[in-house]
Amino acid sequence: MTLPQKVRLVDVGPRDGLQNESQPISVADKVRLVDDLTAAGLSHIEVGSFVSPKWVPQMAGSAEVFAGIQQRAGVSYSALTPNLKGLEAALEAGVREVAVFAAASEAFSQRNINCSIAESIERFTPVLEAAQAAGIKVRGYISCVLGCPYEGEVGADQVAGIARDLHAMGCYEVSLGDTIGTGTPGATRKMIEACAVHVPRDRLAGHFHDTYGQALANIYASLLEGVSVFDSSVAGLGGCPYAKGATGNVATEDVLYMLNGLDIETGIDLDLLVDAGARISQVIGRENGSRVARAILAAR
Ligand SMILES: CC(C)(COP(=O)([O-])OP(=O)([O-])OC[C@H]1O[C@@H](n2cnc3c(N)ncnc32)[C@H](O)[C@@H]1OP(=O)([O-])[O-])[C@@H](O)C(=O)NCCC(=O)NCCSC(=O)C[C@@](C)(O)CC(=O)[O-]
Repeated sequence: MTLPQKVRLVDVGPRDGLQNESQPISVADKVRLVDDLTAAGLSHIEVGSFVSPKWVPQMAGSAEVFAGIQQRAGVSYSALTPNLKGLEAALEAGVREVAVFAAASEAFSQRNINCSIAESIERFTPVLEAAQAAGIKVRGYISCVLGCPYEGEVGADQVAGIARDLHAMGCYEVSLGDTIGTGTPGATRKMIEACAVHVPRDRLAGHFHDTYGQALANIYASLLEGVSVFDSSVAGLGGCPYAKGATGNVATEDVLYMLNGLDIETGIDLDLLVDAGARISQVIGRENGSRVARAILAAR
C-alpha cells in the first residue's frame, strides 16, 4: 500500500499529557500550551476532559481552559466526555467536538470508567444522541488495543468488535489506543486489519504510547495499513494513572520529523512545535520527552 500524502495529527498533550500531573498546573499555562499548539499549525487539539474531578483532578478546570483559548477557524478543539453529565458541561463550555472512551479489556474499563465494556457502550448512546442533536462531532477511543496492564494480551477481534460498535453508533473516527505501549508493528497491522473489516480505514486513528519505544514503528506500520490520523503529545507529555510505568504518548515532534522525512504533509511547523514543547516542559519541570526536540534545542 502506498503512504498517504497527508496526515492529521491530533495533539492530545493538553489532555492526555497533563491529566496525570499531580502538581497543579494553572489555567493560564494550559491556555498558553493550547495557543502555542494552534500557532504551530495543529488542526486538532484535545484541550481537556469533562470527567469526575475525584477521578482526574488535573482536568477540573477544563471549562476555564476552553474559555481562555484563542480558537482559530478550521481547528478542532475537543474534550473527553464519558457520560451525559460530561457532555452537558462540555456544551455549556462551548465545546464543538467531544470524545467518548471505551476499553478493549474489561479490567481496564472498570478501573478507568467504573463500568463494563457493554455498560460503557450503553452510556455512550445518549451522549451520541445529545451530541448529534447539538450538531457536534463525536470521536471514539478504545484503550488497550495491543495489551492491557491487568489482563495482558487483548485479541484483535475484541478490539474490532468495539470499533464496529463505536463507528455504528455515530463516532466519526475511532482512535485505537496502545495505552501501555507494548504493541509492535506486526501486531499493529493485524489489529488494524481486523478493525478495517468493520470500519473504513480513513475512519481509524492510531494512538500510541511510547513505553517500549515502538510508537514510531507502529505509526509507520499503520501508515502502510492506510491509517492517516495519529494522536501524539507535544514533548511526549503524559502517562496513565491506570497503567503503571506507562510513559506518555509518542511525542508530536518525533512523529512530525518522521512524516516530514516521508514528504507527508501535516501543516505543522516543527520549530514552533519545539518551542511549545520546551515551554510546557519547563512549566512542569520535566525533561522534554521528545528526542527530536532535545536534538533541535541542543543544536540551537
Ligand atoms: C466515568 C466516571 C464519571 C464514572 O464514575 P462513577 O463514580 O461510576 O460515576 P457516578 O455517575 O456514580 O458519579 C460519581 C460522582 O462523579 C460525578 N460525575 C459523574 N460524571 C461526571 C462528569 N462527567 N463530570 C464531573 N463529575 C461527574 C457525579 O456527579 C458523582 O459526584 P458525587 O455525587 O460523588 O459528588 C468516572 O469513572 C470518571 O470520571 N472517569 C474518568 C476517567 C478518565 O478521565 N480517564 C482518563 C481518560 S481515558 C485515557 O486517558 C485513555 C485514552 C483516551 O487516552 C486512550 C489510551 O491511551 O488508552
